[in-house]
Amino acid sequence: MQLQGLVKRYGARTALDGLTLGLPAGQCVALLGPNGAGKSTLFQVLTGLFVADAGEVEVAGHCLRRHAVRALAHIGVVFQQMSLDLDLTVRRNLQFHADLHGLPRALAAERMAQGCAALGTAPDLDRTVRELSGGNRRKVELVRALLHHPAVLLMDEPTVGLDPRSRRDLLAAVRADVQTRGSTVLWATHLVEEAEAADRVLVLHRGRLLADGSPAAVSAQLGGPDLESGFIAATT
Ligand SMILES: Nc1ncnc2c1ncn2[C@@H]1O[C@H](COP(=O)(O)OP(=O)(O)OP(=O)(O)O)[C@@H](O)[C@H]1O
Repeated sequence: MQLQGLVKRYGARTALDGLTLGLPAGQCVALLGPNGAGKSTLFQVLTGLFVADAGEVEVAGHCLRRHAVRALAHIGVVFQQMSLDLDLTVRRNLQFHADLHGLPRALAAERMAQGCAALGTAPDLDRTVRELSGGNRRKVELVRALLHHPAVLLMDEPTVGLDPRSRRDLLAAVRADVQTRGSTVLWATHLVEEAEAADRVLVLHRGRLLADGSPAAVSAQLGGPDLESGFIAATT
């Protein structure tokens, strides 16, 4: 995925201020930014919910502005707010997504079973989402986001409200997908400890990139002595 000069304004407020970056395959990238940095706005632009005022996004060779349907077919998303239907079963929720992406039924069933098994939620397949814990709902959202094998997985603060075990499971499943399929993951967070586990960290502040590199390199770019102190100093 390539971003070139992305700008998004809300009236006089500039939420994204000329963002340019490349996200190659096989990387788990943390997008670290304080409240109001522009993380959600970036996700809204990358998922086609908002159109950027300037700049371009390319996904798997497709321009998001000119060929939105083709570009979006290669993106999987876990939004900040839960977006499953509470009164449908997990299977029906997943099937709906598989149908939207035109997956053959047998292939969809296989991926649902594999995805839920990998995350320990296979027993939930025929339960309604309402019956599931917050952690398991999040896991189902991840299974759904990966069902069509997207090249790029976008996750907007996916671990908010989760206990340590669910956080760990989610992170492990994402890492496994990066390793086995070579997907690209962009994981928005304001938790430094999550960013430290990523291959690469992008620090976003007031719509601009303050630092970009491995956790250790970013810590050094921000003046350290560790990522957390550097991040707080640079964004306060
Ligand atoms: N719909 C909107 N209308 C006007 N201003 C907005 C709107 N959405 C976001 N903003 C502003 O744009 C800037 C970036 O907000 P955004 O929600 O993208 O940041 P964020 O990094 O996701 O923050 P958080 O971590 O709190 O979710 C902020 O100054 C915010 O107040």
